[in-house]
Amino acid sequence: MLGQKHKTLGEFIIENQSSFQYTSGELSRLFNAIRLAAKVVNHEVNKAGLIDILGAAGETNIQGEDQQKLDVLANDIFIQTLKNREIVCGIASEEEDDFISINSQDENHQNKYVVLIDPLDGSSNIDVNVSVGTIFSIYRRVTPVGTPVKIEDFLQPGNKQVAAGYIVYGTSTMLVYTTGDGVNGFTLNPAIGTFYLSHPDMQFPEDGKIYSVNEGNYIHFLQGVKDYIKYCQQEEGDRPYTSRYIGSLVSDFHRNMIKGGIYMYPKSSITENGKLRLLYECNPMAFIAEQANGLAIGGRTRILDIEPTELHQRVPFFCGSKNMVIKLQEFLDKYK
Ligand SMILES: O=P(O)(O)OC[C@H]1O[C@](O)(COP(=O)(O)O)[C@@H](O)[C@@H]1O
Ligand SMILES: [Mg+2]
Ligand SMILES: [Mg+2]
Repeated sequence: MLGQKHKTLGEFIIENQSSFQYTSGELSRLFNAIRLAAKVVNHEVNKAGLIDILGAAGETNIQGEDQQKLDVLANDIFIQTLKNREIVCGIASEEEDDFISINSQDENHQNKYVVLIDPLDGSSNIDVNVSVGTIFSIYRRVTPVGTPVKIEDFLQPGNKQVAAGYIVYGTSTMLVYTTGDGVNGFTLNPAIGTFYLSHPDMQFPEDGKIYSVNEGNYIHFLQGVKDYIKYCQQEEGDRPYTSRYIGSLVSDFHRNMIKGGIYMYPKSSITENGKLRLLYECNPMAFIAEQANGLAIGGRTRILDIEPTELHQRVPFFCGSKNMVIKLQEFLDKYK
């Protein structure tokens, strides 16, 4: 038996395949494709500044956001890697207006999984050499295999996710994922291109001392959020807490999970539903958070119980250490 530290992601996937409810190997092959795409994106991200991939691509996505060259490149790499291996029946991406159906008109095409993806998260950080990430979410389709996928295959609540994960392209590159049986983190050894299990059974500390929010928007927040931020800043007990905000959800979440903290992207007087997208940002992170003993709410509702209505739907998002989220909820409830 290999020591935990020496176990590769490939070995871990095979070892744990039998614990998936579905043992056809399809999910394992899907993870292998994501692992491969992550390494290719990592290679490109590491070259940013040397080749012409920094800056805006000159297009906007369906949400009116300027696409960065690396947004487009990462999107192409993930979609092509998944398409070429014919291991999913559909993909939805932040960078695509609509979902993509893959070979689903072929009745021999029996794949049952759909993937929703934020190919490059925190892309405003690319040009300044700050950590960015990728987020993915995997569901079993609800329509029959061998038929074209439909929108309902993608508009499933987060509690139906089969797996979710993220890659953080940071000082080292890590892939963190869950299949509903805890959360494990793998660090890439760039010299040999192999992910090793470095963070087994990741857990949010129950209490934390970090709050992460874009405080530049403070004036626009609802009173409950403003009061909670003031609470974080008060000198009492273990407070004031530390404020840390990278502006890249993956990196902010990753730090908070390791150190203990809360991430907030509330709705405000200028953003009716906040900024983050339910299907490929909030749901996967909420699944990971709950599997790591944390919590994720969208105000009064558990993120994972929200019934989605649109592919690019936005929701308010509060996520992190259990006791911090419970405390925040008390403040929000005062203004019900
Ligand atoms: O600059 P703001 O408004 O604080 O937004 C930061 C948030 O926006 C996002 O960058 C959105 O992600 P994308 O880069 O994938 O569009 C989150 O990662 C991040 O937490
Ligand atoms: Mg994002
Ligand atoms: Mg993105």
